[in-house]
Amino acid sequence: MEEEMLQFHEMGIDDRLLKAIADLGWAQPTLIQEKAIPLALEGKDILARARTGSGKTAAYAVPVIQHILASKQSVREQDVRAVILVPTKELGQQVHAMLDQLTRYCARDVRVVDISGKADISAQRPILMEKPDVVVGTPSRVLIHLTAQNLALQSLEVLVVDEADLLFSFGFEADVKNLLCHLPKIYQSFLMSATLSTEVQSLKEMILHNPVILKLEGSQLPASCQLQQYSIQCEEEDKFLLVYTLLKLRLVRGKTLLFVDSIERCYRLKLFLEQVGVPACVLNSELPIHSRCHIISQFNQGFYDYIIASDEHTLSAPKTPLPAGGSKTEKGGKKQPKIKGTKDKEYGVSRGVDFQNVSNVINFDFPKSVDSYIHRVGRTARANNQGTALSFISATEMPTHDDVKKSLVQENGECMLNPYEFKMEQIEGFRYRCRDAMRSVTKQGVKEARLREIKQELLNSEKLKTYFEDNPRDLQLLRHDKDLYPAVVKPHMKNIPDYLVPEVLRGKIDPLSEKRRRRSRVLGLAKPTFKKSNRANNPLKSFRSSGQGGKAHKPKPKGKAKPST
Ligand SMILES: Nc1ncnc2c1ncn2[C@@H]1O[C@H](COP(=O)(O)OP(=O)(O)OP(=O)(O)O)[C@@H](O)[C@H]1O
Repeated sequence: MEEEMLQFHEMGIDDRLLKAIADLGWAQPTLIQEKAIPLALEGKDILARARTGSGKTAAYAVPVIQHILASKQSVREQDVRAVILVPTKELGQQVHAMLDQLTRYCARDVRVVDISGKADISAQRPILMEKPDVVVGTPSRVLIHLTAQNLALQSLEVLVVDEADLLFSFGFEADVKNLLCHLPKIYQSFLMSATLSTEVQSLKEMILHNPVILKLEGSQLPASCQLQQYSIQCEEEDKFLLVYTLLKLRLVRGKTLLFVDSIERCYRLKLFLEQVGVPACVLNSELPIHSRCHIISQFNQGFYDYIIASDEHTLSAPKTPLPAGGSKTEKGGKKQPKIKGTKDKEYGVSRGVDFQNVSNVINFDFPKSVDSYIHRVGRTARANNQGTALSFISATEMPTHDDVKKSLVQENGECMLNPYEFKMEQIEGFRYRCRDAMRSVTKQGVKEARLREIKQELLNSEKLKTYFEDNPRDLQLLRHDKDLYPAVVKPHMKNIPDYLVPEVLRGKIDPLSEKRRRRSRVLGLAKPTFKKSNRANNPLKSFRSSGQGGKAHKPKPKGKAKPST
């Protein structure tokens, strides 16, 4: 007989917390929450490995809040009682937002601050002097404040290390070690991670005492009934041709994250898509943190369909921090343009960030390690949502692809990553246009666009800090997906003549051009396209992999489904 699942109200959680959970619409705990919360409330140290998007944040946030509410009943003195270490600023902001939601009915009793890096150090000093109950921050920020004596942790009761596998690969090893010298002898700790790397093992030795190890679910990613994963071999030009076809013909529907492996590639792809009339935002470590957080927040609200994100930190890569100034050699050994002092080593979007309702992840460039693949793909199919991941692989990326494939073999011998059967010959008609668009995106053009965007976003960032705080209603008018190189865009490139469209798709392309779609969305005439897609109406998912039968599959016309090529 299957054991009955423990519900939130059976865990001895404060009513105010239960009410906040109900407001979030969480009917029941996720597996990691069901297992970890009771153990944490018993006072155990925990090392939890659970797949991406499985609700790890609340698995530690609920016990932390409960712990503080309980200790407030006996201890009067105000002090910092919990520290949550995160590897990136984006994650800091997200964890803070989640704690805010969970403490909405007890905000007076549990004060939370995020010092992960948006504000100046001096501006954070007075906030820390008030001794908030919970401090969220990157190890470097927390250490700076400890050393400057803006923060004292002698009363620390709980230490959480979120995304533990990333801390060392983000170059925080020394900071974490130094930080531990400032902690009292006894405190409870939680290590949360999507993977159990050697980094996590060493953190475990340093931080945990007699921990309970929760190693949930064999697979690090959701099962294939929730997340479909495909890969297709294609070289550089074909990558652009395929992405052109998928986005332009809207074979990929719903919100989509496109991962590339350098900032230069971010702008190259953005400018290419701009040429063909597909607006997209970019996210990378050069953009100011205010802009980055605003882009993520707008994306989550459905303002944009596409984000091109550069995944600059490679897990298991050398642990030296990136030099400020962006002069690090990137892909292909070429030096990137030096944009002084703008690159942020505490940037990370493929890890931990809760992009909401993402239907698809496209690895335009294949990640450099298995762990990176898992973190990237984990941005879709979060909680109980469906998602699709499609990876483009060039010959040089094949060895890593093979490693990923091996790691995704399930106990029954089936691999979760299947070939994407796409008949490239059917889209040959687009090649000429695609080449034309690629040619227009010159090296110089990319460099200029990159500089222009940074200048623009620095202005936006200033506005985000001041103007929009006073005028929050105007905030929605600030967009981050505007054309960066409009001078070279040839208007005819934005439309696709019907004769070029593969026969099976003719007459089925959405007649609304991107610009009109965007305009009508701004004017509130059209709804953003982030409705949950399913296999029936998502042509990307309708291609049957060879693992499931060998041949490309033509779906039965059903609802709004488009036939595959
Ligand atoms: N009990 C629940 N029921 C429904 N949704 C939930 C529940 N708990 C969390 N969620 C939602 O699931 C999503 C993923 O949660 P979270 O970001 O904590 O995952 P994670 O395991 O930390 O992922 P990652 O390893 O990628 O950081 C969030 O949008 C969150 O609001």
